[in-house]
Amino acid sequence: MITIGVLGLQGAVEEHLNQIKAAGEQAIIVKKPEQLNEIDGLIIPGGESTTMRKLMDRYGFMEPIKTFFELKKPVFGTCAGMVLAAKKLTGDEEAYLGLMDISVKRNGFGRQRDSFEAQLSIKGMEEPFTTVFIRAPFAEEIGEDVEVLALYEDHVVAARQEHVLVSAFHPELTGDNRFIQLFIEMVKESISKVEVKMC
Ligand SMILES: NC(=O)CC[C@H](N)C(=O)O
Repeated sequence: MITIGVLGLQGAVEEHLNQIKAAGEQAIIVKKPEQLNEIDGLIIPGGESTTMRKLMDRYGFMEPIKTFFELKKPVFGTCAGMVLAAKKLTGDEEAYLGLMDISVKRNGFGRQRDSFEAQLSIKGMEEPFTTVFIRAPFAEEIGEDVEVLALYEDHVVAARQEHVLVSAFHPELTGDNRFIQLFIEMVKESISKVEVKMC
């Protein structure tokens, strides 16, 4: 069994924990940087990225998460998590963790469309996925190593770069577990790579 940690400073933490457990894996809430040593993959949930980055600074998460990433451990950022994972933010806001080569526009869909649902086709999934967007961002520019997994109205709303996954929507708010399964596969893949290296 693998252990996935959900950064538990703010936002939609519980829903992710439930989905991980429902998929048969172990889930813990990460409230201190030392707990990163206990997990195989990290989810940065949706919430409010400005609040979350302040709390991450306060509890000293920034460097430990970067180290976690450099060790090739998978990270999944949903919504605010996608904002925090980006290398660039549109406008003069400073990017935070810089884990994925994307430029993200916060609240990209504007006030008129604060929250909405859409049926999207996701690369690698056969049936459409019901996506829930809540004051969601999107990626405006993507680097060449970034694989686009989903578009909504021509905007990139899900992507993967090596061991980092992001979605502008909230896959934890639907009963559909295909996104968490994708992340679990990424985590298992990363563990088997480490095992191969150790033999
Ligand atoms: N649902 C969400 O995570 C919203 C993200 C929020 N608009 C932000 O920029 O942080």
